[in-house]
Amino acid sequence: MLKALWTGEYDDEWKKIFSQNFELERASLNIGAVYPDGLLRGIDLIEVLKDKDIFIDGYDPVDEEIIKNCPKLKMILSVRDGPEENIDINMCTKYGIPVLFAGGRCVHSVAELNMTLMFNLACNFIRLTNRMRNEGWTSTNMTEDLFSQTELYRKTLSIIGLGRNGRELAKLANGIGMNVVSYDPYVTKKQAEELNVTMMSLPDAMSAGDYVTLLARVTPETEGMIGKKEIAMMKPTAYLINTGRSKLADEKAIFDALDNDIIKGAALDVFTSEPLNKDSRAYKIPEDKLLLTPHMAGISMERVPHQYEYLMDSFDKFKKGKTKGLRLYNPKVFDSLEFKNRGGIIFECEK
Ligand SMILES: NC(=O)C1=CN([C@@H]2O[C@H](COP(=O)(O)OP(=O)(O)OC[C@H]3O[C@@H](n4cnc5c(N)ncnc54)[C@H](O)[C@@H]3O)[C@@H](O)[C@H]2O)C=CC1
Ligand SMILES: O=C(O)C(=O)[C@H](O)COP(=O)(O)O
Repeated sequence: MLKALWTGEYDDEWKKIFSQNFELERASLNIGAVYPDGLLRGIDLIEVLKDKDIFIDGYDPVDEEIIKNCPKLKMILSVRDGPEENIDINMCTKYGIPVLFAGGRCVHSVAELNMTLMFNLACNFIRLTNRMRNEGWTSTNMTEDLFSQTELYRKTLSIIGLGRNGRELAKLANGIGMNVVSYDPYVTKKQAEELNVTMMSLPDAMSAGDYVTLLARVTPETEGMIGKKEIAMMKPTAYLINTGRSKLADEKAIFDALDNDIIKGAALDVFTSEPLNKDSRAYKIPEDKLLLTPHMAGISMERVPHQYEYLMDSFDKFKKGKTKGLRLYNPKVFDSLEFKNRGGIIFECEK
């Protein structure tokens, strides 16, 4: 039986399943990217990983030193959507170690938070509920507050970055009768048609949206793609949502636009500096203009079961040589000369 080290989030049900597949050792309890504590690093990690075939990794950093000192390691199963943040993928590829990952483990929570934010912005929910609690029923002035509510039905949602999260969101938004448009240079016309999404240029997508949401991944191409100029293209009645990454947009430009009524409002789940400092300018912007959530779009009770389901599904596919639906982060690993000595062993012995 293959020996596995498991540091990803603990789950009773999955412990049973892993134990049926591997000779399992549980080495640490870490509680995720948001609170990066309890990680195994360097020699501490080598000590427990050096005799293992498989590493079911949470957020523990894997670099060349680890790989060189763990010669039996044949495969990494990363619980993450973005394993590149803690694993040196190029090194894994060079040394012939396939990295399976749990891509899409939080698409539902990300898409659902986007819907929640839009619903809240549309009906000014936070302001109304706070006013009613603090000042009583009559303070929720009918003309001023209630008649400024809007419906999402027939409004336009513009998704910048139509990847896994963006596509899930497009389905939900279409489901309530929103008109969905998108800017993503890598999405084909056919893919967009199947999703009932109209593809546009970035300027057109910025100006078309009643809601513009940022869901691209950070790359040299996307970093800082939304600045003062792009925000100025938005309708003055529109809202900007960022549940992707803060680096996609110029945070100061968003705050300036809110202060100067260039746009109607915004909702932010990601920030330049996290945790968000109590003195941040974000807290000074009123609640009817800016909704704040603490980098929670990807977190739900269901995330852990999803991630292990995806990983074991990919592990089975990998062993059977199936590539459809395989969540393999580094497909170039098959070209590595080392592959036969590392990950290739699993593949070949099961063939
Ligand atoms: N706030 C949170 O808790 C969470 C945030 N995220 C973030 O959400 C974002 C989206 O995640 P996924 O959908 O899984 O990523 P993905 O990799 O599936 O999709 C990213 C999309 O961006 C597109 N893209 C690439 N270059 C672009 C460009 N120049 N302009 C527009 N689009 C471009 C790609 O073609 C792709 O379709 C990521 O930044 C991720 O880190 C993901 C999960 C939770
Ligand atoms: O929290 C985020 O932000 C995320 O992007 C999600 O947690 C997914 O990222 P990973 O931690 O799975 O890489």
